[in-house]
Amino acid sequence: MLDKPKKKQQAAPKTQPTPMMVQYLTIKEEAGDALLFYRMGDFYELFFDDAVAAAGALDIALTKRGQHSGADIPMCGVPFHAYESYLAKLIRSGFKVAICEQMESPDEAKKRGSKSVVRREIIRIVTPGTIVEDSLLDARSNNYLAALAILRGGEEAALACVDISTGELSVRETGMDRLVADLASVSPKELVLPELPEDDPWRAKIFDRSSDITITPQAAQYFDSTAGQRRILETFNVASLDGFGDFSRAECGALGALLNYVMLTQAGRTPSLSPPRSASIDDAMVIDAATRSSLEILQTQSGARKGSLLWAVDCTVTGPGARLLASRLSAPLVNSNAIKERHDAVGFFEHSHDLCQRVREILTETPDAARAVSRLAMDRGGPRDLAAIRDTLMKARELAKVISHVDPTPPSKITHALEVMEDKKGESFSALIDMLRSALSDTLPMLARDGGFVAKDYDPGLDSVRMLRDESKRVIAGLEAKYREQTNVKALKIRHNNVLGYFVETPPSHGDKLLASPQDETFIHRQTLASAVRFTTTELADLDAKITRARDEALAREIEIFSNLRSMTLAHREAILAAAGSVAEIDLTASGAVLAREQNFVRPTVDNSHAFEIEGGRHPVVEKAGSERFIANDCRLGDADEPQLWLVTGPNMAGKSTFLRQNALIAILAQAGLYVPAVSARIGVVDRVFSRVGASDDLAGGRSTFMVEMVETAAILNQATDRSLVVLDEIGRGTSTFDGMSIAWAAVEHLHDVNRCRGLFATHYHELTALAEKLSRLSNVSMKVREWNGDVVFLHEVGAGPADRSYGVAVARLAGLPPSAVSRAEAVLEMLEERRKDAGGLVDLPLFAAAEPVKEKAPSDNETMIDALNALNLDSMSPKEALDALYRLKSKLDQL
Ligand SMILES: Nc1ncnc2c1ncn2[C@@H]1O[C@H](COP(=O)(O)OP(=O)(O)OP(=O)(O)O)[C@@H](O)[C@H]1O
Repeated sequence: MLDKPKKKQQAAPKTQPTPMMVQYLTIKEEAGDALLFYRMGDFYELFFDDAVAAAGALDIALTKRGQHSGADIPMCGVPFHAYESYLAKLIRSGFKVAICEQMESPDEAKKRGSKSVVRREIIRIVTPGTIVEDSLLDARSNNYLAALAILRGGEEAALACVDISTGELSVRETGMDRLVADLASVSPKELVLPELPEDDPWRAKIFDRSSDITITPQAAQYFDSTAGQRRILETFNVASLDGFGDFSRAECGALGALLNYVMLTQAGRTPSLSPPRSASIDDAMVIDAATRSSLEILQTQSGARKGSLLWAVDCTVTGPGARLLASRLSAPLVNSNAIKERHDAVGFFEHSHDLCQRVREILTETPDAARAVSRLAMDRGGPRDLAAIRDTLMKARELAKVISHVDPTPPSKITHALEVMEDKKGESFSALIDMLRSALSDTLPMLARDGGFVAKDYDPGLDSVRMLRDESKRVIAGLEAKYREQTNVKALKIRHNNVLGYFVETPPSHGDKLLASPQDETFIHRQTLASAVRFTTTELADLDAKITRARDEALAREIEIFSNLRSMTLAHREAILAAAGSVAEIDLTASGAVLAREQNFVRPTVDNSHAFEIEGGRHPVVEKAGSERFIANDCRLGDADEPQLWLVTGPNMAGKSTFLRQNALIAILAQAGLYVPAVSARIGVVDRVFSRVGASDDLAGGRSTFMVEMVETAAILNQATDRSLVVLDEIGRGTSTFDGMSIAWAAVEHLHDVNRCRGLFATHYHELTALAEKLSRLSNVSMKVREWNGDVVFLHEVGAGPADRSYGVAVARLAGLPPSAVSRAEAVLEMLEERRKDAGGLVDLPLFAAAEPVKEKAPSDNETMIDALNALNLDSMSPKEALDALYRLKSKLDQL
């Protein structure tokens, strides 16, 4: 998706091109790197390289049409009425598509001269970040477009994001060190950014981790902050930005660029946007990209929703509710009062089960008004969008009524939602609902141009034209009987098609009769087919013309009515969006109560302590996906007398990773304002969560397993604070035993002494367990196993103290290694252990020397290593430089 090969510019024509081709080439120039869907009658046609690319991506036939510069012009096309599925496929493949429409009919063009080409214009450029059609969007996920402004050589930067399908707009300051985390927290589909030179360090940051984001570079002036400010004022039609908050220059630049790009792709039509909200980094728990991926918060590492945290805890019943849940999990809060308010709201539904049920029944029937508003605002909506708004408002009122009738009084968050849904500020939803109820019929077409959506009795003018049309249809039905009698042909029928309009049809055997005198005075031959002969009559042609006229008139009137309904509805845009937002809030909150009831989630306490006390914690995904009973485990870290780090040992498959991650997930759920899978939980606000699992290869990124792991470990050691929660799983396993162990050792010491964070550290290096003697706030725990008949049984229980041994060979047997290999491994293990005993245990390891206080040099050696690690400025290093630095570190270690 990145670095998609640039489309070749079309060669300048050598021979005189046709007027249509001149028009095509001019418009194609405007479309830039987007594929041009060039409307010709019932098709969107693609030419030249666009045709070749689209035919390949869509698997459709590539043909040719005429010649240009002496060569055939490749062409392919997609039918106009079914174009959305083709468009979806192209957008998913990372293409942008410019839609070019005919702006007049061929007849109108002819009036300007017989050779005139129909006037065409690009009405929209569809890109992955700017889609609004339901068929192209996932109802349960947001679709973000982002713009990154980098000012003053990188000293200031900001990231603005919008979901134009709902109008949500936000902006935050960012920096080179935070950009990857910020991008990961939003997961935009498309990123607009300044053109950056190849060696720009920002470029490396973005291109490193954004392989599924479509990158759209724009010239630097696009991000100018003064122009940006002007653009914001114009878009929101205000004289000053003060009412929206205090935006920095970089934030204005990013917002301006974002709005410019939206205007460009929507060909000037302003979507319905909410005023920009400042998404300050201080309000949210920082979760970097590697942690998001390792904890599989919104999707699994293979990109699936199933198997993610979101999947495990999503009990919402509406698309907007599901989107709100995803955004809450992406940005958990750090303000304990705000978190408490969310928990209070869930508690309200938890304690009113019947109410919760009733509310969810109503929600199931509530449509997605935010997306409907957005489509209408961009003039891409239809009658069903009006109905979606009407129904949402009606359901919102019903919800408010049902909820406000129960005891006890709801907590503040819900009371606020009720006020918005009940329209307490007097936005006169009643009038809007009544208007839409009386205006729209029961069954509605997708598009206004299909007509038939205005209800009877709404508009007298429309009713009378419709009566005329229906009357003519009735007369036609009467004609059929009359003609049958007149001709004595029982099989005669009056039919209709789009080409002939109304016509009389007889089987071929009776055709001659109607062609002969005297019937030929009435019947005028139109068409002979193998199966039928078709005629018209003057009477029928008159009626047909009347019906066509009435239909056109009715349609024109309906379109006018639609346009009025649309503008009257959009006049309440903000209030509708607020009501829709409150409905989503209610859905999410009630879904939290369902988790409590059906999956035994409990309300956590989040305060300003440094505690991390989880009793009976569970991994929500492993529990939901697993067929066996999940074994709950406690975790006590942090406050006064408790250790701050746990070193977790135990055999493979014993449940170490599961335990580590479940605690990180519990912190995220709690601070997102949800309940947690545990018996009880008390968490002192966590400012950042870090999770790393022994790294996997990033060959495409040009970095080895070990390199990735070290870069990520460095990020943690450099950034974790005493409020952070760090979960490290098998750090150091990607290199030789001694190297790996020393790095793991140094990392634990650093976390304990320097970062002073809460953390869980799983390792296979049993030697590390001796660290508990030296580090006062480190405790050993291990996964319990039992041996039975020589086999190992995993209890999945976390117990105090280190593991007695590793059971690796026993696990290998369980995994089905051939018996001969297992016994050989047992023999080798025995031999190695004997040797180690002979050598006097572990004292020969330089690292263990470090644990012994009598040897004075050892701690300073460790410090040297830590200092050397700290001194690495990973952000400014190329992978090669980093690898070299590691080699230097390694040889330093060997010399210690
Ligand atoms: N508490 C638990 N209750 C029930 N099953 C569990 C529990 N913890 C883990 N499991 C099961 O055990 C499997 C192995 O767990 P996990 O991957 O966490 O082990 P591990 O000790 O980290 O292994 P390795 O060291 O090989 O990475 C999981 O896939 C899960 O099915």
